[in-house]
Amino acid sequence: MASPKKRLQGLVAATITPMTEHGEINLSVIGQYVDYLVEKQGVKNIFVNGTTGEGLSLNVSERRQVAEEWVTKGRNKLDQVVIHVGALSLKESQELAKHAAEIGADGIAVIAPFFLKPWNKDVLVNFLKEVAAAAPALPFYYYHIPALTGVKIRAEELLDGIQEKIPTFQGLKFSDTDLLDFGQCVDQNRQRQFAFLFGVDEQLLSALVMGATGAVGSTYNYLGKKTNQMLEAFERKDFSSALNCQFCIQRFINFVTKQGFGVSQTKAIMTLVSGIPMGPPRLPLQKASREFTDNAKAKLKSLDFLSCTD
Ligand SMILES: CC(=O)N[C@H](C=O)[C@@H](O)[C@H](O)[C@H](O)CO
Ligand SMILES: CC(=O)C(=O)O
Repeated sequence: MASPKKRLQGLVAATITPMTEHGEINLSVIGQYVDYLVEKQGVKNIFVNGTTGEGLSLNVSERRQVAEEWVTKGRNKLDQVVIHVGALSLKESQELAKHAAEIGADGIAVIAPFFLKPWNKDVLVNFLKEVAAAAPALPFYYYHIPALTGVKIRAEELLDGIQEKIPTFQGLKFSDTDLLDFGQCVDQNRQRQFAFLFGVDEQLLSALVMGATGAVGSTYNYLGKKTNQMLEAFERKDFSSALNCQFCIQRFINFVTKQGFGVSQTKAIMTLVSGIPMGPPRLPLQKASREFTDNAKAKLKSLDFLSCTD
């Protein structure tokens, strides 16, 4: 069984893929981006080419280049770099898994194929197993995001017996609000050293209570510092401070959600907060409006979320 240096824990930023104004990937700012995450946000793990990274909107060559740049620039700075290698084509997914191993990534993650879909657990596990086998030395994470994939097989069911099928299985990124499912994933796998990574940033505190060992999310790019304060408060059992942090984060996410919040808006916010140009998203996404960016900026200011860079 592959074993990571140590269990993936704490915050994991789902990285944005920086792009030029013409919509090409922009590798040139990734070095700065690593330093920003580590130094300004206290975030030392990343999840590359996922939802936030528009991984499914990039071609295989772009995905390889982006992954390689993050691994190279993160060396000796980041704790772990997990590459999302999910794709509709099993072949592409295997190629990306093998590539992730070759460049020295710390793990791979895969979403369920979402056009021609697996309709039951066994088929999904077979697909994941074929991808995992292309990188037999890398920890493997299943990325559960039913609202986007349309594959609603419960994570608890998927985890039952998974290590017998996928020896490198190391954990789960759970991007859903079903805390019964999440809690049962933790409860039924207490004997195993799995990472239970929660992916709904505005509800992380509830998931910590349920046994989350870490979190992967888009907002840790720019709210990492605040979220780390929450994790620390939770650790020392100061639940009222932890709740204050969560409410503060919720006020921001609630505010932007009402105006339409997704990857495009994340790119705009991160550009604003970090000063690193993230560029526009790629079609079918559209650039966030000027009005959104102005509103988000005012809100970040009023919540004092800009203080770490100002
Ligand atoms: C659908 C989506 O992109 N979810 C992200 C990660 O899974 C989250 O980090 C959200 O962006 C965040 O929770 C804000 O809603
Ligand atoms: C949020 C997340 O995990 C992703 O962008 O894939």
